[in-house]
Amino acid sequence: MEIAAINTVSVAPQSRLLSNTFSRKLGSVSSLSLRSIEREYRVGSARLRASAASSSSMDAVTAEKTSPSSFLENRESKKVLHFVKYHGLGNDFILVDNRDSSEPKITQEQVAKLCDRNFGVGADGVIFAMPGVNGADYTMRIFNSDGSEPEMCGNGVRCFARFIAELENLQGKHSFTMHTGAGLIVPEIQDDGQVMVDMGIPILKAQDVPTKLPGTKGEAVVQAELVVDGVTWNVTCVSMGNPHCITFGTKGGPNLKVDDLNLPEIGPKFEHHEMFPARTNTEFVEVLSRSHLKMRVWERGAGATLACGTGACALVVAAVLEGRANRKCTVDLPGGPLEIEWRQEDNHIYMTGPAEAVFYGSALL
Ligand SMILES: N[C@@H](CCC[C@H](N)C(=O)O)C(=O)O
Repeated sequence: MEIAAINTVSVAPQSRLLSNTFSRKLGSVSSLSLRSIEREYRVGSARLRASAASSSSMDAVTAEKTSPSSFLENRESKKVLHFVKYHGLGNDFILVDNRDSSEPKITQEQVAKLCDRNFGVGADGVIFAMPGVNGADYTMRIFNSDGSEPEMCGNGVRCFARFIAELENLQGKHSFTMHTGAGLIVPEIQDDGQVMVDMGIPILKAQDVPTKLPGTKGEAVVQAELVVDGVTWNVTCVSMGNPHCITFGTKGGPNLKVDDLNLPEIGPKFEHHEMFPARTNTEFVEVLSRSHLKMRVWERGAGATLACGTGACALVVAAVLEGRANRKCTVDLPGGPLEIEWRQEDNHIYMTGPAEAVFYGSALL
């Protein structure tokens, strides 16, 4: 009987002790912590059984039902989220098969808890694979590790494509259409497993990025001055559906050496700067050559990550607009390189890189 209460995470247990334990704990502890509550409860009940075992057959039944295998039975309960963890160059996501519903299976609060690297699974975000809308094959919704919902995610799209290929058992080269907050996106899985993504046309108009910085090249914000904590940086603002602020260094200062940056200190000051009404992702870029750039990123809603696909696309646009690089570049991110091309013919940006599944799991909610 007791184990039924554990399996369903019910707060209607059979014994007064269990009832008190659960209601006390549930009052103050998040639902994601139930795993530890359960463990704690078992320890508690085991102690109780140990002292009463010789005098009651009821206790013997209890002991049998709290055997280790009972924990695994939880995986079949309704309060479990099955997922696959993917990463694109270390930018990691929990992917959820949500093809049967247009409502995400978990709340934004649960997303933030799942993404916690100590108290949850740990990830930069959660991605839901949903039914397509507006004629698209699928819809991707993504949530950052802080629970906020961005419009787009480049590494996430590549992970999404590989996830769909697994779910639908697609082999070899395949392409499909995805509806995202940034419009229609078209990933194509290559024969070697890499994913090339048509990321669409970059948005440069200041108010659409959005930024309150005034346009410096028509309506585009290119090499504009932004004062952050008393220091003037030169920035270019680009939206890939989500906002990016790209900098190659401070006004009159030397070219950036990105390894020297104190990212956790400077990153949040850009993210929450008053010039960015929707907050911003920020890319700090070092030019290695006209076709080779190196970056570190501070992501809106996720902090320092090992890679940012939309950021890599945005910074190539910025580098071209500032006359620093060619349209086709390798971008080195902390987690590895991406190939980016901003094609003149169609004005679209193409990103090519890897995505890998690393484990399957079930999270207790
Ligand atoms: N890492 C992603 C971008 C994820 C969204 C971003 N944090 C935002 O809030 O815009 C990428 O690979 O593009």
